[in-house]
Amino acid sequence: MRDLLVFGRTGQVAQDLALLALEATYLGRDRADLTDPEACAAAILAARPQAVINAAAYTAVDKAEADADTARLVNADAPAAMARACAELGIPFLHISTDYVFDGTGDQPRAEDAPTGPLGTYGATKLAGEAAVAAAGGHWAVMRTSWVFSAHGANFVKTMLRLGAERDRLTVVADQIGGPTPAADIAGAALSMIAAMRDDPAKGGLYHFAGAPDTSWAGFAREIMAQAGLGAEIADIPSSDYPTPAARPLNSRLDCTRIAQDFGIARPDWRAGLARVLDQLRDKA
Ligand SMILES: NC(=O)C1=CN([C@@H]2O[C@H](COP(=O)(O)OP(=O)(O)OC[C@H]3O[C@@H](n4cnc5c(N)ncnc54)[C@H](OP(=O)(O)O)[C@@H]3O)[C@@H](O)[C@H]2O)C=CC1
Ligand SMILES: Cc1cn([C@H]2C[C@H](O)[C@@H](COP(=O)(O)OP(=O)(O)O[C@H]3O[C@@H](C)C(=O)[C@@H](O)[C@H]3O)O2)c(=O)[nH]c1=O
Ligand SMILES: [Mg+2]
Repeated sequence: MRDLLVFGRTGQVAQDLALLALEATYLGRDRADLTDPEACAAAILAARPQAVINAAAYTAVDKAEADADTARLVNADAPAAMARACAELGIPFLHISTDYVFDGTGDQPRAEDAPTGPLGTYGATKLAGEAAVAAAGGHWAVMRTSWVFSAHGANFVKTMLRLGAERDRLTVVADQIGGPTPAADIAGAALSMIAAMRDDPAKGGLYHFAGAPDTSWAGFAREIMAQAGLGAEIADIPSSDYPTPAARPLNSRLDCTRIAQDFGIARPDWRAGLARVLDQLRDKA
């Protein structure tokens, strides 16, 4: 799509968007710093695009605990300002959020209207961003996704490949359950949603989108080792054996029924996405 403006250039989702939407404009930190929300709004008003996707965020979950002011500016205030600018121009705005808005209790998939309860600063600031985007009065969509991985940037797959090559045995949490999601599928889904929103002003709202089948981080790690041909043993541990500054939700299962019904977008099989990412990494090497 021409005249699409994307915040984020170096991130996982932004880089996969750039492979699919070649003519879009991608604003990196040098051209739009999200710690300056009004500068982000000004960038939209100056560019006068036909749609905006925000693929930038403060994603360092543990670091956010000691840096809440920056996380709030980037994850809440900047998307709020973007959504207001889009409302002013009357164009659709798509924002991305996270499973970490939930408290992780129970063992059932959560739908979009399930009660939230973030356990840390990252989740709390992302939740505030969702609310602000919805309150801006424009044509918006928020896609909540989870456990994003790709060939670029930092993610669990690349960490496991590095550690799996160095060690014979890795301990990985087995009591956090969710859907690993290839960034390429998020990029494709976001572009489909934006296209549908441009055709139909009634389309939009809050949507869940995650890869299937649900698994644990340990299960994800085992599949990474198997597909990469690494021999490292993955030993299951409880979250209590992996202490971190920010707590993670145990139940990150997202019910993705609504996005299938409204946009015809199905949950992608993350194991196929993983195979493609490993191919991409081999091509890069
Ligand atoms: N990663 C994950 O596992 C998940 C991510 N999400 C959400 O998906 C979206 C995309 O995430 P993902 O692609 O993984 O993100 P990444 O962590 O890969 O990249 C984050 C991007 O945000 C940019 N950014 C951070 N701070 C600023 C700032 N102050 N000004 C400008 N740009 C900034 C980074 O730029 P720079 O390179 O300059 O730092 C980078 O391009 C986010 O909304 C995230 O919350 C949801 C669920 C899971
Ligand atoms: C490296 C490593 C991690 N772990 C655990 C820690 C954590 O619970 C889990 C995943 O580690 P990560 O650091 O990738 O997790 P984290 O950065 O919390 O990932 C999250 O990022 C944000 C941005 C999101 O929005 C979430 O959907 C989610 O993807 O694996 C182990 O158990 N053993 C290990 O050796
Ligand atoms: Mg991380």
